[in-house]
Amino acid sequence: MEIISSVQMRQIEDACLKQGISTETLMENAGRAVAVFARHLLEEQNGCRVLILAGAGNNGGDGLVAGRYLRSWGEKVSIFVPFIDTPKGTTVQGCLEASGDIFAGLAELEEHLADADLVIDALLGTGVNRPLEGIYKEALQMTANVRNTRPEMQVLAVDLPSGLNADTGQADDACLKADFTLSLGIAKQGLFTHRGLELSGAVSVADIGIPPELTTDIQAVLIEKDWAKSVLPVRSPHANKGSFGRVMIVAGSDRYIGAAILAGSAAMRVGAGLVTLALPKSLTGAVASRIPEATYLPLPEVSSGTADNSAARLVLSELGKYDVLLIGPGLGQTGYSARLVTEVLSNLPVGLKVIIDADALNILSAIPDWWLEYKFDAVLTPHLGEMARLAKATTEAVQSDRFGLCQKFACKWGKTLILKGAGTIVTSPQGETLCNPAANPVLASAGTGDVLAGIIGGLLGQGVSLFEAAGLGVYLHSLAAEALRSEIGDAGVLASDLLLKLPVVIKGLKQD
Ligand SMILES: NC(=O)C1=CN([C@@H]2O[C@H](COP(=O)(O)OP(=O)(O)OC[C@H]3O[C@@H](n4cnc5c(N)ncnc54)[C@H](OP(=O)(O)O)[C@@H]3O)[C@@H](O)[C@H]2O)[C@@H](O)CC1
Ligand SMILES: [K+]
Repeated sequence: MEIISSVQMRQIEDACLKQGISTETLMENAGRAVAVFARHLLEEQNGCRVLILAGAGNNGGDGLVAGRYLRSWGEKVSIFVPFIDTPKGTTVQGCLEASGDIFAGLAELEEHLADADLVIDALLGTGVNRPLEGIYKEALQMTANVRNTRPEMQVLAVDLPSGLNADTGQADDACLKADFTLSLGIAKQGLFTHRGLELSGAVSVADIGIPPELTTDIQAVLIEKDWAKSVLPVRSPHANKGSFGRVMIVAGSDRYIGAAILAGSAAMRVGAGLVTLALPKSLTGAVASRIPEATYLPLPEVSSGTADNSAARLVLSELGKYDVLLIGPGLGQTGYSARLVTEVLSNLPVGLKVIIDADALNILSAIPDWWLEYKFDAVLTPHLGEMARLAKATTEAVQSDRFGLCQKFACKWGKTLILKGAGTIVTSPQGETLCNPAANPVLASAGTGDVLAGIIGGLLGQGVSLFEAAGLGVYLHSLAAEALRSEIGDAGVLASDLLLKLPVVIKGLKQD
């Protein structure tokens, strides 16, 4: 599914106008599609009472058109039109009257909510430009309250739940949670990240007659099963371990031993041929007892669990034999680990695929203009806090524009950037974007980032490109978490539980 911003949507609307397709035509198509969808929902629940909340902009226009169709098909339609006493309200009133019961007061709204089977939320769409207040806010809150007492009443949002920002997924407190969202023409990106994920319900897209040639420039898509299947590495039965890539993982320190175990195991569980863990010498025994299948590069230490300043040279002397380097999980942020990271990244063999994760990201963020020093493309895997440090922004600023900042900085830094969190976003240096439309509390726990980084390393080893490995890694990680959530529940799942699920979800994906 393609996804776009509101600016891109306006550009497409302008292009439609130039081709002689008017906004009225698009709105007619949109309203009809909403009506068809609504009728289907009514049939399913054997209902017939539709309540439409129609705002003063084009989103409201879509709702009014839907009302006209539904009425003509014999449904019982009532329409809340808060702007009816304005000049615009007067001009549209004539055609509205043919559409059924029309009112502007909250008292009547309450009466209609008491027996509505379906609410069509067409108060605000992409044009929302300020906090909700007054009658809009009260109407949405009243609807939400009634929904709590009458869960059988369904809510269908037109284009977006009213009060949701189409670009950022930020939501007004009064935003009405939908059971279904029918996005018009092309799905708006804000539905799939941040609060959009919890507020939009099941999202579908209505064809409103936009000519396909106007959508060819869209660079952002949702990560879906078919895409994931198409980029899964193919495993030949005649292969040997060398065919599935050699992955070097520089990870772990005295306080974060588990990071190396999780990243290394994840790389193997997605099918890497050979994994070598480069970690401080005194930790090797403990880690090897947990992953006997890996090989080890014990690093010289300055003290127990801290690699010394000659460790980078040792790593670099071996790296020529590898296809992939994952650097960062559990390294800590001492001067020694900073030297290890910077020295290795400054002297990489040509052609190596690189993932920079966790503490290695924090180490980079302390270096002014680090991306000018390390010009090669690499997968970067920041969570919110790491992204804020790298981008020199607050976490609120990052969270309030996840798509915008991920795209801006992937291009500026020339890196394949994964911005983790609810609705994880992946952007290539050229601006191609993937979004994983999932939020899972299982993944909000220690060590899950190490598993993701290891998965991506394992996929890169098997020949998947940086961008596709980043997107596929995010998807497999999220599928494994979803499987655990349904088996075990929201709380108490450990990052290490994800590991055994990885081959299972890969097998399932291949068989689907
Ligand atoms: N693009 C396309 O191709 C197509 C788009 N279509 C549809 O158009 C929708 C976008 O329409 P839109 O631009 O008229 O915006 P929309 O969200 O209806 O409302 C904006 C109005 O609300 C106001 N307003 C803003 N914030 C407010 C607030 N907090 N509280 C109260 N009022 C607030 C603001 O007016 P203001 O008061 O700022 O003058 C403005 O009048 C889109 O989502 C889709 O449904 C389809 O018809 C088919 C083709
Ligand atoms: K809406």
